[in-house]
Amino acid sequence: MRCNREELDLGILDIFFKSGDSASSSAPKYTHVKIHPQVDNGIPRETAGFSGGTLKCKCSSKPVVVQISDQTAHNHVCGCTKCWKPSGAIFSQIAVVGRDKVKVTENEDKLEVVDRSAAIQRHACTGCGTHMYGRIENDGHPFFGLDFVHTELSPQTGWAAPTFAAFVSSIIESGVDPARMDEIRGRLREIGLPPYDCLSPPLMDAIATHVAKHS
Ligand SMILES: N[C@@H](CCC(=O)N[C@@H](CS)C(=O)NCC(=O)O)C(=O)O
Ligand SMILES: [Zn+2]
Ligand SMILES: [Zn+2]
Repeated sequence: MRCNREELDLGILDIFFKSGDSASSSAPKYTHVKIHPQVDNGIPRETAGFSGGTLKCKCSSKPVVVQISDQTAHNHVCGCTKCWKPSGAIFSQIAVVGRDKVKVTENEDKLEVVDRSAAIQRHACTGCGTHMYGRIENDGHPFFGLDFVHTELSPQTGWAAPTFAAFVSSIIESGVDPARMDEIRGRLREIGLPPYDCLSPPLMDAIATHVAKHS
């Protein structure tokens, strides 16, 4: 196809304006929306070869300390009402690690299970309310063998970075205005945490695989 000079110029102008448009549409739109302090100002990078650290509760005296002797996996933000959140946050941040890699090293006597009927037994500090680890005691549960931990409680850096947002619609149960859901999901996508109203597809597949094998 032959083009004259005018058509060519128009084509270039078109490309110029289109690229201008796409540049502006990729600029963050929802920076005013706060998700969790660990992800609001850029997600800290994980370190290759990182092999664990300690978690400490918020008590100024006799804090509970938990040793985690491995890198964590499946880190994510969770919008459910049951996971512990730092004050003011609408999501928690939570990851998993093998239960044999979790050891309470200080002030274990301050821990109490929040809800004994829950699948995840969340061991919380009776002094400050922080959940120090969540354990699945039912050996038939798809995630038996894994503990749930909040690595933001650690002074070390290099922990697995969050990669998705789970139970997003559940934030409404904690009092978030349903009219805010578009901007909240928009912000999650913007910071690279795809929003799901249950768990991520790989974790839902793992649960379904477990159920299929046992039925
Ligand atoms: N909509 C519910 C969802 C609760 C829920 O199912 N949470 C998930 C993610 S942490 C879970 O696996 N819960 C098991 C448990 O809490 O033991 C809520 O927000 O309370
Ligand atoms: Zn405490
Ligand atoms: Zn949760």
